[in-house]
Amino acid sequence: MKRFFGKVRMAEPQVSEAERELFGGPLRYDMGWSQHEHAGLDLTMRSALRQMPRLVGAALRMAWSADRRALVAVAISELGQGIAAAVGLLAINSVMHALLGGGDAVERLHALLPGLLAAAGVAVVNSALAGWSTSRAGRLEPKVERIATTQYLAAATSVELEAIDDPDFRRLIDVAQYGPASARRMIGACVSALNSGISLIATAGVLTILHPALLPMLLVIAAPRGWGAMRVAQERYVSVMSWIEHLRASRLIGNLLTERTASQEVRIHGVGPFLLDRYRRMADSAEAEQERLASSKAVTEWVASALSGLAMAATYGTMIWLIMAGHMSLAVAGTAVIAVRTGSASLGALVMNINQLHEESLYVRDHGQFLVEAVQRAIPQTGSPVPAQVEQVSLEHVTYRYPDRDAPALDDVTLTFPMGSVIAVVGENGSGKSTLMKILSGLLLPHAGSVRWGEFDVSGLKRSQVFDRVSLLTQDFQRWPVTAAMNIRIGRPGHDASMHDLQMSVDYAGAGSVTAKLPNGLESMLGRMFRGAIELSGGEWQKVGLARTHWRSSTSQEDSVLIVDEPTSALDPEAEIAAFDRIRRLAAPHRAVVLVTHRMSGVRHADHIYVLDQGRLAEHGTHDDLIAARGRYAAMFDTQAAQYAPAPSVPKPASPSVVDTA
Ligand SMILES: Nc1ncnc2c1ncn2[C@@H]1O[C@H](COP(=O)(O)OP(=O)(O)OP(=O)(O)O)[C@@H](O)[C@H]1O
Repeated sequence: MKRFFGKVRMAEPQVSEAERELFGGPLRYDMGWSQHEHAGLDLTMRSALRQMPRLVGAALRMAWSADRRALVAVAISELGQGIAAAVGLLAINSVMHALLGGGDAVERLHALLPGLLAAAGVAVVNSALAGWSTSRAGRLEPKVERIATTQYLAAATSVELEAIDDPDFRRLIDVAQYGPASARRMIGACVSALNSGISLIATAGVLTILHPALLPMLLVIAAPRGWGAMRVAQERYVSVMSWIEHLRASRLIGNLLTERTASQEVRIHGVGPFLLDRYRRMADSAEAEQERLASSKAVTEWVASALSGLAMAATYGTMIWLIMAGHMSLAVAGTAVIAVRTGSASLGALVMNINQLHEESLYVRDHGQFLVEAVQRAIPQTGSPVPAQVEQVSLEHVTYRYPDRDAPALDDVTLTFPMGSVIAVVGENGSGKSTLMKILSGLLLPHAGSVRWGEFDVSGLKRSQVFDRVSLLTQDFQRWPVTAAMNIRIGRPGHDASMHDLQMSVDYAGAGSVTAKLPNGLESMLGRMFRGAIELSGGEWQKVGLARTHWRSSTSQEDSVLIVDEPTSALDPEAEIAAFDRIRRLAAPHRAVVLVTHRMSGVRHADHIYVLDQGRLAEHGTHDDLIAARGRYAAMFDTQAAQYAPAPSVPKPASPSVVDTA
């Protein structure tokens, strides 16, 4: 009994040997949407019904703002179908009365004709209304999805970078991406629920008119089917919840086997057959769970049908008794049989629709929550304008800590970037250079201290104008899957660009040799995403990136900051020297160039050098000052210089350092 009516419990997560070997245990993705399978467990008839008005209200509001005419059309057609169902049943009732009433066969046939014609007419009207509803809902659903997607994308691009770095908000972004499709499906489920609900009410009304005992009978027949549908849904959710991580783990392996970045090791290290074997083993256990679920579903549905059958037998038994006792006519009983069948089908469908509405609403709810939080974390649209001339941009006692970190990435840092100068920022891995650049560019706001454009604190300035004054070239700059020309123009996409303008940026960046090799020159598609697109090497891409930066810088005449973070990591030595030279030449009276790099050769000509160490400013000065000080900078410089100095020879190890024990 407990098997069928007890609480659906989550199976103990079983970790396959393959998973243990690869991931050290069950894999837990840091993806917010796994919460939804957990939330799905909340799926009980009572909680679903309790939330129904709110859910339906939210879906209808979205549909109303998407296309109110289509929504009204759907509502009218669904209402019309309900009325048609009721009229149809009454017509059948009159046919039954005519058929089972007095008189000879011809008289009876005459008497049943109006009822038959009415039933046929109602069927025609009903199908026309159904078609109308389908076409209007088909128009409404994509609009709802589009509106929800646009809201999602607009909100995601409007938030502070800090929100993107915050794991909790990141999870919410992940979760909310499923909202628009769910909103679309919710509209469909709402329409179906409305349809089943209205036709149920119509049937119930007719049954009550026919005989007061018939309505409770309908409920008794339909209840087991409703229970069965809900139980199967709960079991499915519980299974999904306990297996979702395992399924993702096997999908992850599948992806790794086909990913381009892994393709070389997959072949050379023999990773392919190894992972394929683990994939098979993990898939085996997932399939066993699917099989268990299918068997359980079959048993639950069988029990539900058996109970429903028993209820049906009891209902028919009661009807026979009512007829024998003279409390019900044969005609009413005939109509009741048909109405009970239609009504129980509507009730079953209603339960399923409520079920689906509840499931989809979990995702829609997260979408709504994301939109609310995104507004709270949005980059402010207000603020004072940034003055055209500022002389310098400075950081004063800046401290910044990432949301999920205890130690600050920057700790009480003070630096100055005067216009017309080249400033270098150096430091070991993780010393805070990139964080500093995000603070300088206005992408992150300091938790303590301030960033000043001239006299003005950035927190009081209009941020979009601050961004407008910053050009950023990082080592992982975006490689857009668009044409080479657009890859450059996208540095300032709102600005019109002729091919001549772009060619100047290409020439500046030394990218002429790159575009010359492309089949359609600047019009060639780059990246590997689309057919006919050309993939560039890392160094070639960096030249395109430099051309983009030049284009952006050349389109602004106000005081600005150009930040280049490891721009030459993929360039050969000759190209690197040329690139540094070009970057230095970008310093103009109205521009400060900030160079972040490990390559000490590139920074020696900078006007001023700042050295970061574990988020703090360790030392600063010119190259000569810092070399003379014999501090951290001098040590880093000497280490790199020694790599290029002629060395006697590298001693060979006496014995292999890794012993093959196989
Ligand atoms: N998005 C982030 N979320 C949490 N911590 C971060 C994030 N980005 C950087 N950190 C941490 O902040 C510290 C400084 O990182 P940052 O990237 O600024 O250093 P870096 O000097 O640019 O390093 P590298 O030379 O390796 O690029 C590091 O401890 C790093 O782990």
